[in-house]
Amino acid sequence: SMEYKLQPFIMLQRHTLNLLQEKDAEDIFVNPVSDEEAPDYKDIIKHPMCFSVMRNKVDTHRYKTMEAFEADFKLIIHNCCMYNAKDTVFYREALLLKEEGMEIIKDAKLIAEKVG
Ligand SMILES: CC(=O)c1c[nH]c2ccccc12
Repeated sequence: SMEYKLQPFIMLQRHTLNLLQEKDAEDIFVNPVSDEEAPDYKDIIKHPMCFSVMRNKVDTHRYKTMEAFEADFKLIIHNCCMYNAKDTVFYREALLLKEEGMEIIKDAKLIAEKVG
């Protein structure tokens, strides 16, 4: 049935997410930015995103395409570059994660064409 067909796609998304999270050496993109850490964060970032939210969305079959998965990854990067100044460690880590992450996602999209 469609449900069993979805498993390879879900597995591919989980594997891809694990590869992306490995590139976040400092684990700064794993969990939501807390009010304690950044009281003004919610005033500036209207659509927060992080790897733990992405993982929940994968597990609940919210991503129908790899493009939708990619859009949330790009949102993580965009939010970080909007909130943090260019001369910060967080901003620089976001740029590095984007470089490495887009390569990982490019490969995942090729595989998705096969299992999809
Ligand atoms: C990813 C990101 O922007 C952050 C990750 N941890 C933070 C703590 C304070 C302010 C921002 C952040």
